[in-house]
Amino acid sequence: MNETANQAKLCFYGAGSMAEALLRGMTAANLTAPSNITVMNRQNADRLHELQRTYGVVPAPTEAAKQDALRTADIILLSMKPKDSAEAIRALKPLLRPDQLLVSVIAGLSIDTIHQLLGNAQPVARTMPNTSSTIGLGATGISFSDAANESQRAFAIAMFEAVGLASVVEEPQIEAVNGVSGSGPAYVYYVMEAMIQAGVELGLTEEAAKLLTAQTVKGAAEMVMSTGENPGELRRKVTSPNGTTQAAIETLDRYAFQEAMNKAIHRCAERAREMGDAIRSEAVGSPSA
Ligand SMILES: NC(=O)C1=CN([C@@H]2O[C@H](COP(=O)(O)OP(=O)(O)OC[C@H]3O[C@@H](n4cnc5c(N)ncnc54)[C@H](O)[C@@H]3O)[C@@H](O)[C@H]2O)C=CC1
Ligand SMILES: O=C(O)[C@@H]1CCC=N1
Repeated sequence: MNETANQAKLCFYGAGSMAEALLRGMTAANLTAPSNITVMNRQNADRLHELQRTYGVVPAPTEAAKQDALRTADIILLSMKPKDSAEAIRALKPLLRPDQLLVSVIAGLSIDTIHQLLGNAQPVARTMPNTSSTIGLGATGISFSDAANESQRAFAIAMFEAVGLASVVEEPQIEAVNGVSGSGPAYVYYVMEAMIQAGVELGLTEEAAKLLTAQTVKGAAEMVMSTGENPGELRRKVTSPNGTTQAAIETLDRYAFQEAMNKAIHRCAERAREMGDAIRSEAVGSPSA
């Protein structure tokens, strides 16, 4: 890895929505010069040129350019869909040097499966970010393989801190991170959709309902962050005895809202493990124990 962090060469292997969320945040935070960042995908050169125009990064649209970028990168970001990952990692095998760091954002894919696919113990950071990285408010869990050295760990953490909060966890906890914050924005948007719809039914314009809902979610999250109080305490402060909020919460309880959310997060983590098992069986020919 280059001595100076802002000279590090990054290669985005996969250039879809998660890659762009990270790209946007990392270039805005000047983590490394855009001329040090190469982007590649399976076959959509227009998409790569669009990323070049927007962020100043370097497209690698041809097979030769891809191989060159993968060979020379300090850090390769694995950002393809889980179903495409085994084939893509196998293709990396003949190109890699032992000192290159692989940073994976792929749901379910374990460090061990990456090692199986490569046939060696390459340094790996397995992460689970979320799309709020686009605006610098991401929440990312990161775990490392034993071979990742101090400077690689520090750079990977800095990459995700450039786009929000980064928390180092043990690898078995990455599925929990997936359940809580990786997929988390979708649950919040789902709740917001319901709030907006109800607001419109009660007579607000769509625009007013959307703004009031968004500001409410932003304010509530900021209250948790800035006061340090638990959500439960903050909720009780909104809930006057026998008042309007109590009537609303009792209705949510009747529909088992908290239980539904709990089950959803457990199922999300379980689905990540299932997806990881599917990639593992493709890698080694049998599901993990
Ligand atoms: N979207 C989200 O909120 C989050 C996604 N993730 C993970 O990010 C990964 C990517 O997800 P999205 O960006 O939503 O997918 P996407 O479908 O938008 O992008 C995937 C990219 O990978 C490329 N690709 C596929 N096979 C390739 C190959 N062999 N060589 C080069 N490029 C290849 C595709 O061309 C495309 O550019 C997934 O593994 C997902 O689990 C993780 C956290 C959050
Ligand atoms: O839905 C998915 O599988 C990905 C992983 C976390 C968020 N989106």
